[in-house]
Amino acid sequence: MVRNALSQTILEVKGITKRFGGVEALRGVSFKVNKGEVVGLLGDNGAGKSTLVRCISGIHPPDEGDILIADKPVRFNSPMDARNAGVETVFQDLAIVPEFDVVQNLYLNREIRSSNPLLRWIGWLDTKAMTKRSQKSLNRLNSRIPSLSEKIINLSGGQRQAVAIARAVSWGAEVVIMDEPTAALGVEQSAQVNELIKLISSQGVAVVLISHNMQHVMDTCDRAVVLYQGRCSADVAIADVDKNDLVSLITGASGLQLAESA
Ligand SMILES: Nc1ncnc2c1ncn2[C@@H]1O[C@H](COP(=O)(O)OP(=O)(O)OP(=O)(O)O)[C@@H](O)[C@H]1O
Repeated sequence: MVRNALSQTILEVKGITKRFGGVEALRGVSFKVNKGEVVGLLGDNGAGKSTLVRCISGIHPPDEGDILIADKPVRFNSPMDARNAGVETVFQDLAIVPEFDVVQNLYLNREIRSSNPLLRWIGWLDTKAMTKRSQKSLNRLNSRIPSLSEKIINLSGGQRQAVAIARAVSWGAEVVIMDEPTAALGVEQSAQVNELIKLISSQGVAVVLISHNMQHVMDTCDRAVVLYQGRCSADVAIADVDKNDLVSLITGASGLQLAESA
């Protein structure tokens, strides 16, 4: 289990409320994530997890509340704003192009143009620089991807996740949000993704992990924040709970003393 969390808050969500017409999807949700910490974001279907992630990643503007990055309030009007502030989200579809190779996917929409002014003018890309930096990013993650020129379509689910995670951290993300990263993976590939999560957290990157798999949460997270009907109902250290406690917190059946949102 990751135990390297530094006590410096990198992400704070303060009183976030989000309504869709008459549906109040989030009702004053607050929690903090420290640098290098892995926080599980748990909750039953419809509890508000995806809505919260969309607010933090610049897709939905919250109706009320604040998001702070390293103690500074931020307002994201687009996913690019969130990215520029160091928040990357790896959605379930991974947003990778199967027909493109690893380097093309790592630099998708952020290609490096040639330094030669003429070539730059005609849109020529600096593939050498992109390949070199891609290798560096993947080395940082002890990647098992066979070749940078491999098309994504030929990679396993775990390797695709690794490319998506590498892309997130290679752009200097300080917070990586992952939506069910192991949902479609087998045991071995899930274990590899877990290793990757531990590795990036050991490098100081904070991870917010949506998962319905309690074993995954127990194995990977330092803390769990539980949403129940749009509210933050618990904020617990994983060391203080077991899988059954988490299930009880998620279903609202818990007799545990619920922690105040940090
Ligand atoms: N775009 C939308 N328009 C209307 N209602 C929405 C919208 N998005 C989410 N909701 C509602 O907000 C509530 C929270 O949904 P959300 O998808 O955030 O939950 P979740 O915890 O991610 O669920 P799941 O685990 O099933 O993905 C639900 O009642 C849902 O129907």
